[in-house]
Amino acid sequence: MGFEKKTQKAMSLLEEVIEKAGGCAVIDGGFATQLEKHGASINDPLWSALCLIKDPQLIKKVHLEYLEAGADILVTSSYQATIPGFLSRGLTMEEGESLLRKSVKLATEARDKFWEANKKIPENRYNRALVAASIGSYGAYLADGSEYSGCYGPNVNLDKLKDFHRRRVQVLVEAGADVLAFETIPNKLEAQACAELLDEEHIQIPSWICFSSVDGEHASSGESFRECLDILNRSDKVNAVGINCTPPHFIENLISNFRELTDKPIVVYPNSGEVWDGKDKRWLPSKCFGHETFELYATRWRDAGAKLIGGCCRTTPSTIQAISNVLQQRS
Ligand SMILES: C[S+](C)CC[C@H](N)C(=O)O
Ligand SMILES: N[C@@H](CCS)C(=O)O
Ligand SMILES: [Zn+2]
Repeated sequence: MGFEKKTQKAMSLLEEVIEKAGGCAVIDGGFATQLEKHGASINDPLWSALCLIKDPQLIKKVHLEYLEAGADILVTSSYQATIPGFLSRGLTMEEGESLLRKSVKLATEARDKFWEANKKIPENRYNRALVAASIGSYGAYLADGSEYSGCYGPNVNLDKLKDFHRRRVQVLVEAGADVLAFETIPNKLEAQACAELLDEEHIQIPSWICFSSVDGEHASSGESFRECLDILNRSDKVNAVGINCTPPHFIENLISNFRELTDKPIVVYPNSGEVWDGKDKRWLPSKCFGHETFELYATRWRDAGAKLIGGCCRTTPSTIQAISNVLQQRS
């Protein structure tokens, strides 16, 4: 297959799910949040990825709950699953890579099981979901709250970030993910590293790159989205861009800003509005929006131009059900 054909193929998989969903597809919700709802204890440097070791069946159960709620895209349990993270826990390289593959396998098995059970039902209102491999930022691995500050210190440069992400990206693609989902990217340097890596590794599946924002106007680092998106606009390997794990009341305005700055499809999956305290490792209930608010907001986000909408931390299957219901009614 020629270069152009392959790139078109990558594009069309995301475009296809958007089209099948009536113009706006639904991403799942807070994955770690739902693990915790079921009693998982994840106060650990590996955070939600701890369940890959301790309770893989719970991961599958959570994926199934989000499919049931109407998710067109499942995000895997690999947000904080990294090779260096696993190595510092005493695992070997092979064991770490096998856990990464497992994150894709669990989501794929859940998707296939759910689709087999639903595709032939006459009143089936579900689409066959895609599996998006989560790639949390370097700050997520550091587990010091820096995915919301972008402060990586003077020793972190472009090459270091690329090398941090490289092997995980290779393994997740080889494992058969449909999409790569770079999540909670807090600064321009890391966005550039991710985009260049997709190119260097000749990645042929679609990807999105999502930023976090703490003020609703800039990336978490304080850099402008104009600077960040200028870099991503130059890459045809980045198929969609957006915002995740950011309070919902910032989202409508951010979509309008992004539309001025890029022609790429826009992805939004905000958190509940609570704020992560990286030091004490807990959510602070500054402002908190429930699923009724998401129901209201979701149509506004779609009308503002978002093509992929879901939830991030502290949202649940009820949030995704509300988004799915309201988007389906209007499509
Ligand atoms: C999206 S944040 C709440 C994930 C957890 C964080 N990286 C930590 O390990 O403390
Ligand atoms: N997808 C992640 C959260 C990103 S901030 C998880 O819940 O594991
Ligand atoms: Zn989140």
